[in-house]
Amino acid sequence: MTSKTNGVYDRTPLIAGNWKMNLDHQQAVTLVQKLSWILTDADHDFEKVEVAVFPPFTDLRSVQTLVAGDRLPLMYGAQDVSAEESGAFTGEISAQFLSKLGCRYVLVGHSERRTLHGEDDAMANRKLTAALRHGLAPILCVGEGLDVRQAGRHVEHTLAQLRGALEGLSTEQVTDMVVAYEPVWAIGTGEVAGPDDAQQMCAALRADVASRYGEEAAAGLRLLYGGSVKSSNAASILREKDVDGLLVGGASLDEAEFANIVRFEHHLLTD
Ligand SMILES: O=C(CO)COP(=O)(O)O
Repeated sequence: MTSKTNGVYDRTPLIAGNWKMNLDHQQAVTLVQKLSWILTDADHDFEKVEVAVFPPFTDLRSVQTLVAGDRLPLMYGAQDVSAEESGAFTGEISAQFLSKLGCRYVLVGHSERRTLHGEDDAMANRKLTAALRHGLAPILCVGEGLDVRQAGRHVEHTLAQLRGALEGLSTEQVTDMVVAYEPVWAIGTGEVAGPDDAQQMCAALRADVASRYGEEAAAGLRLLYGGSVKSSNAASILREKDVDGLLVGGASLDEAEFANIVRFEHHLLTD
């Protein structure tokens, strides 16, 4: 694994694009094709900086076919997963289905699931467990709303979400995990947390994992920042010691812009 401690990599950075409810399966194929052309043309090293896309469920089969058929080096995952195994759960998608479609990752506890669908930490915990049972790598999303931030309780709030979601998981399970810090007030608003804010929270998350699961688990944990990320702010956030990647919403729908975010190191060298 490559990665960084103050600019020297020791955890593989992950740049993830959450498409949310955008792009049908044909548009998905077009975007993934273009993205891989741009990155391949630019000699992007996918082992050095991992790239993953999170299309809607209905796109996943088409993305799988394209990625497998053309042997594209990018990963893909789902935006949500059912906590249930199988059965009478109309509209739900199981971890087993996602695993069968070649998904590497799955988002769990995204703030839009929390606010729009009433998901809480206990539900995130059940979904994490379901994902892990089927060999998916969960990306747990945590982060505070504006009121909590203004009250200065953002660190305790976010750590409580982390602890609730990880309840009962083993050290081994936590070691493989990715956690995305997405302050709700920065999502889709153009308002981006400063690199210092991202670093402060990622350091707090890592320290909490270290105190509960040990230094090794904390060292392997990848922490992403999400919330109004663009190619113009990506490099400065990723320069922070404890930020190992980005979870990108709107800007991941434009292949050129997303490719520029993936190639953040290029900006690190030039700016
Ligand atoms: O929610 C997000 C990614 O999961 C962030 O969305 P935006 O990048 O559009 O703010």
